[in-house]
Amino acid sequence: MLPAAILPVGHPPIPKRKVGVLLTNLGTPDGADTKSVKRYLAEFLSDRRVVEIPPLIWQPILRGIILNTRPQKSAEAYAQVWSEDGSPLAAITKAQNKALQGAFGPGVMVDWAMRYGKPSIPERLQAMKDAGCERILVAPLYPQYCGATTATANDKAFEALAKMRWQPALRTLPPYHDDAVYIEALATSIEAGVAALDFEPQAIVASFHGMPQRTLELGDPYHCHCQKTGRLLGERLGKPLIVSFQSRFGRAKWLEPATDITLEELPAKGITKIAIVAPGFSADCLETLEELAIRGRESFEEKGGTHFAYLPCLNASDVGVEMLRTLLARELEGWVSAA
Ligand SMILES: C=CC1=C(C)c2cc3[nH]c(cc4nc(cc5[nH]c(cc1n2)c(C)c5CCC(=O)O)C(CCC(=O)O)=C4C)c(C)c3C=C
Ligand SMILES: [Fe+2]
Ligand SMILES: [Fe+2]
Repeated sequence: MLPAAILPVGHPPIPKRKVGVLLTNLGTPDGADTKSVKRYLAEFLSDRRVVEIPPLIWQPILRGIILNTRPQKSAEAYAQVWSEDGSPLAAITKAQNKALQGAFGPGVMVDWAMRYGKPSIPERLQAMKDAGCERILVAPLYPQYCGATTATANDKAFEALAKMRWQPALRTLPPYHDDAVYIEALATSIEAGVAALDFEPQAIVASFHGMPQRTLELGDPYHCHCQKTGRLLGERLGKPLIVSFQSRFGRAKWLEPATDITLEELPAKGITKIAIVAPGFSADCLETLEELAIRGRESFEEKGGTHFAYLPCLNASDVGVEMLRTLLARELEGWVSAA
C-alpha cells in the first residue's frame, strides 16, 4: 500500500503492484447432502456451455425431473468419497494452491477458485485485484481443452472483468494435453503406482471424462486432445493404453468407447489384471474415486476380473506440483523475471 500521506485527499488507496495466478477447477457441492448437491447441480447444469439444449426446452427438464431425482443419488455417491477436509476436489485444489504459495517469487499471489460454487471466480479475481494484482494468469486445470470446462471457466473470468472499472490484464493457461512436462509427470506417477502393486497389470486403462459425440462433430478438440494424451503416454510408457470415456450423462450419444463397458468386456478378452488412471483430471474427485475406483472395480470383478488398481491423479503430489509450477512459470514469462 502506498502511504496515505503521499496521496491527495479522497484518493482511493493504491496497493503495491503484484501478479496473480488463479487456479480454477470445476466446483463441487458444499456438503454431501441432497440439498447442497441440488444447489450445485442447478448451477452446473444450467451452464449453456455444459448443456447445449435451448433453455426453454432444457430448464423444465432440469427443474422438473433431473433436480428432483439426481441430487439424492449423487449425494449418496459423494458421501462415499467425502473426506475430513470435505469434498476431495476442493481439498486437493486447496492443497495444490498451498503447495504453489511462493513458487513464483514474493510479488506473485497464488489463489484458487471454482467455476461452480465456492470460492467463486469473480470473488477471487476481485480479491486479487484489490490486493494489487494488475496482471492475472487464470489457470483452468484441465489438460485437455473442452468448451464445457476450459472455456466456461475463462468465460466466467472475463464476465467478472466486464464489471470492473479498472481491469487487470488477463492471460489464460492453454491446454497442456501434449506437453512433455505433463506426459512425463503422468508417466512418472504411473510407473511409481504400478511398481508399488502386488501384481503386474496386463493393461493400463486411461479413462477420460466423456462428452457428447456432437461436440466433436461441432469442432471441440477435446476428443483429439484425450486421444493424443493417451497415445503420447503409451509411447512414453512403452506400451499402448486403452483409452475410454466415462460419466455419460443424458440420452445423447457420448464419446466411445465407454469406460464401464470397456471394463466389463476386458475379462472375456483374457485381461483380468488392470490398472486404471484418469489423466484428464488434475485432482481426484467423485468421478474418479467413486465412479472408477469403486464402481469400476465392481463392474470389472463381476465379469471375472481378478486384479484391479486405481492409480490416483497427480493431485498435490511432488511430481504434480512441480509440473504445475513449470507450466505456470512458462505462462508468466515477461510478467515475472525470476519465476
Ligand atoms: C475433466 C473434464 C470434465 C468434462 C469434460 C466434463 C463434462 C461434463 N460433465 C457433465 C456432468 C457432470 N459432471 C459431474 C462431475 C464432474 N465433472 C468433472 C469434470 C468434467 N466434466 C469433475 C471434475 C466432476 C467432479 C465434481 C466433484 O464434485 O467431485 C457431475 C456431478 C456429479 C453427478 O451428479 O454425477 C455431473 C452431473 C456434463 C453434462 C458434461 C459435458 C457436457
Ligand atoms: Fe463432468
Ligand atoms: Fe478426435
